[in-house]
Amino acid sequence: MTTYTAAVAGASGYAGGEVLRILSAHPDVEVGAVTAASSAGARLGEHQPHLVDLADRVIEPTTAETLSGHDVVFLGLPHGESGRIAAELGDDVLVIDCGADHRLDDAADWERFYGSDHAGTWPYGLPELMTDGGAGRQRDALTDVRRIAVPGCNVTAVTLGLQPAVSAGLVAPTDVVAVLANGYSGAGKAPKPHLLASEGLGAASPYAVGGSHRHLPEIAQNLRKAGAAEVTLSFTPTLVPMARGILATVTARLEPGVTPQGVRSAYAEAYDDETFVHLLPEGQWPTTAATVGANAAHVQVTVDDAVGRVVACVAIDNLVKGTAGGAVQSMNIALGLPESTGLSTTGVAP
Ligand SMILES: NC(=O)C1=CN([C@@H]2O[C@H](COP(=O)(O)OP(=O)(O)OC[C@H]3O[C@@H](n4cnc5c(N)ncnc54)[C@H](OP(=O)(O)O)[C@@H]3O)[C@@H](O)[C@H]2O)C=CC1
Ligand SMILES: CC(=O)N[C@@H](CCC(=O)OP(=O)(O)O)C(=O)O
Repeated sequence: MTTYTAAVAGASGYAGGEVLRILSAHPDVEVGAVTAASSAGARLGEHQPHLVDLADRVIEPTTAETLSGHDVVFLGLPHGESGRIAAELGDDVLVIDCGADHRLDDAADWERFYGSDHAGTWPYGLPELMTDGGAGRQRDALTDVRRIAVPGCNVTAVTLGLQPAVSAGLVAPTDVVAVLANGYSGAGKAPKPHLLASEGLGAASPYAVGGSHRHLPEIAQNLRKAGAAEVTLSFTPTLVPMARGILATVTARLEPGVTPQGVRSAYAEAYDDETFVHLLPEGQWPTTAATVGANAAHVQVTVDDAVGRVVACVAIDNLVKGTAGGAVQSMNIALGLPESTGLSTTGVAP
């Protein structure tokens, strides 16, 4: 059996920490260098006290030298930084970027929403993404690759919630509304005034309202791959006082003649064979709590006849299926390992 070595950049942060938590239990991977920026020189345990087995590792600076010599490099860095460091890493190493730098196909979308030069597009790390209008799955594009761009966490939730309906032509992709409840870890560890506990505890606060969120083009890109000719989407995330989790409620106008049974069948067909996407039994609605710590998306869908809309709800843990779990799942595919190696669908409750 081959053991692969993996370096993790951004090891003091939320995404890097979660990659390390999952890799700690991965049977085929050994953790190598752990790197970051301002925390370089510190024990990992000072920043990630829950990673007991790795607590005495010393955090190194993030350079091409510290990251070299590994089979896999995970990047959990701020936008812009992963493009910079990845350009210095060899083509032989598998680089998995948890940031946004390499997700978008269209450089103009990147420049408009991120305001800098585009670093280039990598194979997209959402294995369950429906491609070719639903005929394919993105996992087929991840075999043997050496670069993977992991999706945004909001994007994962909204895409999984709507792609079966889009692919089957059941809804109008030009009339989509998504409203999300988001846990605070999605915003990273770096301190921001609106993320102070005194501001956030006991409050639900929308952000990036009115078409400004940088995940909009990424969602539209995914829904086009699932079969939409054009996508018009209203997207509103809301910070709620929980550490982890996203609950996405996605609605879209039904095409004429579509029945609730037709909708249910499309979702069952899309997800019945997926290990990490669970279409819940009819009448059971997703809750973020059930997905905490799990590489799992819980999905439910119904039809609101009074308004002629499909309503889908998706719960994920933003740090697992929304980042690190998806990253390791994609790594498994690229390395030729069984896709579910080292990943659990079991959450933590209550
Ligand atoms: N949090 C989430 O739910 C999700 C995050 N992501 C993406 O993952 C990436 C990391 O996010 P997250 O973990 O939340 O952020 P954090 O703020 O929690 O962590 C950022 C990490 O990057 C390091 N870092 C900062 N600047 C530099 C630099 N110039 N060079 C090298 N390392 C640097 C920090 O090191 P130090 O502490 O030493 O300064 C820290 O380890 C982002 O691109 C984010 O968008 C994607 C999906 C979901
Ligand atoms: C609560 C919160 O702020 N969440 C973040 C999610 C970040 C994410 O998915 O990461 P990327 O920046 O890598 O796309 C947001 O909505 O922007």
